[in-house]
Amino acid sequence: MSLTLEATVAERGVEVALELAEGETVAILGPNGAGKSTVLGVLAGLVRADTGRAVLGGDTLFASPGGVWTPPHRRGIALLAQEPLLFPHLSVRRNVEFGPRTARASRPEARARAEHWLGEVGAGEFADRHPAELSGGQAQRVAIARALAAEPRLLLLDEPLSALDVAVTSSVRQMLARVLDDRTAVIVSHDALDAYLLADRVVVLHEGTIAEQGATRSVLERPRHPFTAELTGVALLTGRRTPGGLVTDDGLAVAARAVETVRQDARVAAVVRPAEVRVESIHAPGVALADVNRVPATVLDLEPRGDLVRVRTDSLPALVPPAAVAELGLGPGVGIALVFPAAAVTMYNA
Ligand SMILES: Nc1ncnc2c1ncn2[C@@H]1O[C@H](COP(=O)(O)OP(=O)(O)OP(=O)(O)O)[C@@H](O)[C@H]1O
Repeated sequence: MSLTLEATVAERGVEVALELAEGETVAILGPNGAGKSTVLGVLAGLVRADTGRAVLGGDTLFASPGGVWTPPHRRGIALLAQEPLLFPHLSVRRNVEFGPRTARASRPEARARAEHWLGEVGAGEFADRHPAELSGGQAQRVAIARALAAEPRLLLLDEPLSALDVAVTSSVRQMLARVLDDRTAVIVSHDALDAYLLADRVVVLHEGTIAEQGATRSVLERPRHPFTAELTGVALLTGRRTPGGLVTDDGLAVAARAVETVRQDARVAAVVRPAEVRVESIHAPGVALADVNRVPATVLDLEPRGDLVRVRTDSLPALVPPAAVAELGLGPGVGIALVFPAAAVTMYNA
């Protein structure tokens, strides 16, 4: 079922245009308040757009202002929220039968569909329990079965993994990858891993508008917007192409490696992985090599990241072992040199 959407919601500063091909899953990524939930709300019919229209498989969901308005329950869209929101007084099986029953399926048919989807999401064994007897991960699996049993033409998922314990997110994500395969779906997330594993395409929203979009790997591996870079943990540089690399907008010359044809002087973006940036004492003798960058910087703060420490600076961030922090006496205000080879700077057209 293909989808097109164009919508503005003035009160929330949102203006977007989206297209989904049949069977495609798109991830909407963006910082808090970017408008991600608003876009889902507009599609589901919970938020009214001031202008625009949406068409799902040839049926107009809305045309604003003043045109067609299909009420939410007639759209063939299921919206799955962060919290499972199961009916507490019904058994798991009855929860999942609910959609087919309201669509006038017979009791045996509704039961068969519930069994099928509970099996698909790995929740068959708790069919007779009540929601209060489920863990968070189990309840979310049941909520997904309930959404799918209604046979939606479009599935919307609003951060479906964010309320779960870290220990269960990866198995629920794996299950989602299976049920989203070949399904037209939009998933809102804060997590690059969700996009990599669940989405064919990503749309990055920033302050209500689309900052960038495209095939998942191409957007995440060659980001052009700082938020996208932050999401994948890389540092983003933007500037102009020079013979040996680029000169950034604030005048820093960086040796870099182009991963596609980039014209001299063209606008470029480049990413550096913090793990490839070494921190040295500012007093260490500098290496004068054309293919090694040595950039003076001042430490802003230190943040533990697993067994490493992220050193945020007024230039690029670096990811270093705790021993290096101690050895170099790193702390806010300390002057250092960031050393990274040209080969660690991936440059492409902005
Ligand atoms: N019910 C509402 N009424 C008015 N404004 C709202 C309402 N809900 C959200 N907003 C505003 O609309 C904008 C977009 O919010 P939205 O919830 O869509 O963002 P989001 O990207 O989903 O954020 P988050 O990741 O925090 O959930 C924000 O400026 C927000 O303050």
